[in-house]
Amino acid sequence: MKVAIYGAGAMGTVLGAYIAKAGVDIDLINRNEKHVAALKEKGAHIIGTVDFTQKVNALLPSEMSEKYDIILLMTKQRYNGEIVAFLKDYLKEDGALCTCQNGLPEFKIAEMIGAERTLGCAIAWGATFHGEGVSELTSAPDALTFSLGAFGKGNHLQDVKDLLEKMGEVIVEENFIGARWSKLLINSAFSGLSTVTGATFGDISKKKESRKVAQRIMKECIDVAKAADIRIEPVQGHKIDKLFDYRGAFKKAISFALIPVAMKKHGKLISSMLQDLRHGKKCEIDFINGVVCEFGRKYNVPTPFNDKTVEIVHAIEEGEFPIDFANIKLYKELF
Ligand SMILES: NC(=O)C1=CN([C@@H]2O[C@H](COP(=O)(O)OP(=O)(O)OC[C@H]3O[C@@H](n4cnc5c(N)ncnc54)[C@H](OP(=O)(O)O)[C@@H]3O)[C@@H](O)[C@H]2O)C=CC1
Ligand SMILES: CC(C)(CO)C(=O)C(=O)O
Repeated sequence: MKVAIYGAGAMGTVLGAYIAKAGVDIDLINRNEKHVAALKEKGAHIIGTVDFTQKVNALLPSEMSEKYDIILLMTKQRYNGEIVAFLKDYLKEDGALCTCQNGLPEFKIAEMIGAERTLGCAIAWGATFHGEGVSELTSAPDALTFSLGAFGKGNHLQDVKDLLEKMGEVIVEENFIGARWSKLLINSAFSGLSTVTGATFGDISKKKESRKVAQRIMKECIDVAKAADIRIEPVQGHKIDKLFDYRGAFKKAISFALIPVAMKKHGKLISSMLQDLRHGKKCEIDFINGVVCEFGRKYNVPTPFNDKTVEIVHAIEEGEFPIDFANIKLYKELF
């Protein structure tokens, strides 16, 4: 079976190293010439909560020559149109492209390559790219979980599960879109606000001004999912849609108190979108909070806090605001 990771950057270098370490023949593809050269020469060096170096097959896109049975897609979502169009020629008729990106990328991908060839995976761990063969795993080695699902009949679903299990626990989700929404809710609230403020998930959940905003973003996600008839799946056993939903003042106060408790294990995380902004790149905000706003418009559910997050992040991208905790004041008018 011919297998590749396309876009082996922060996440893909780590995953690829684990899969190769387990003895699987996998190609790590990236357009970054220096990174590919270092991977070829020295292997993938994984640092952070682990430390190992693994020999890998690394390729530039121009060096791809065969069709793959499985491609794990690990580029950012902003250029999926052109990337998936390019990959179509390198995916077998009965192959599978598994998008490991955040947000809800499967809908567009399935339109391009067919539902049966589309798989998706929400990844619960994190990584930071250091370049030239090095990537940092930022999650604990006992927290490396994957939520995998099929968009259609699921070509190679079991094979992809076997591959991901070389690194961590894989749950195959019957209600995959519900699992996607769980991750979307966390990303919208904490990754969105980490990008707006430059703060860690821990600081966002501890400081009252940002916690209030995170609570409202999560509530909007829950309301939109409900209106769209999507059942949000539990995260690591916690029913987040029940914990963070509220109508009256009492449940609202409980939901508020629970936020720092829920974030305890993830306190040191910053979002991958923040890393993009710090590298002077545009980020995936339209595919994270922006997707919640899109669904909100479709199902007539107002999403002012998600709208504001998208607006602020675009303003930061345009250089109108610095990345600063003081940006949290920009939500004041919404309360
Ligand atoms: N980082 C994290 O902690 C997490 C990220 N995710 C999700 O995983 C996905 C990947 O994120 P991450 O690993 O951080 O992203 P990175 O940007 O670190 O990695 C993607 C890599 O793909 C390369 N690339 C981009 N376009 C192409 C192309 N056309 N052909 C070949 N290579 C290309 C990029 O190079 P270049 O730099 O030149 O663009 C980059 O090195 C995202 O959707 C993200 O939301 C999910 C969970 C956690
Ligand atoms: C929250 C995190 C780091 C967790 O996987 C993530 O998904 C991201 O920031 O893109």
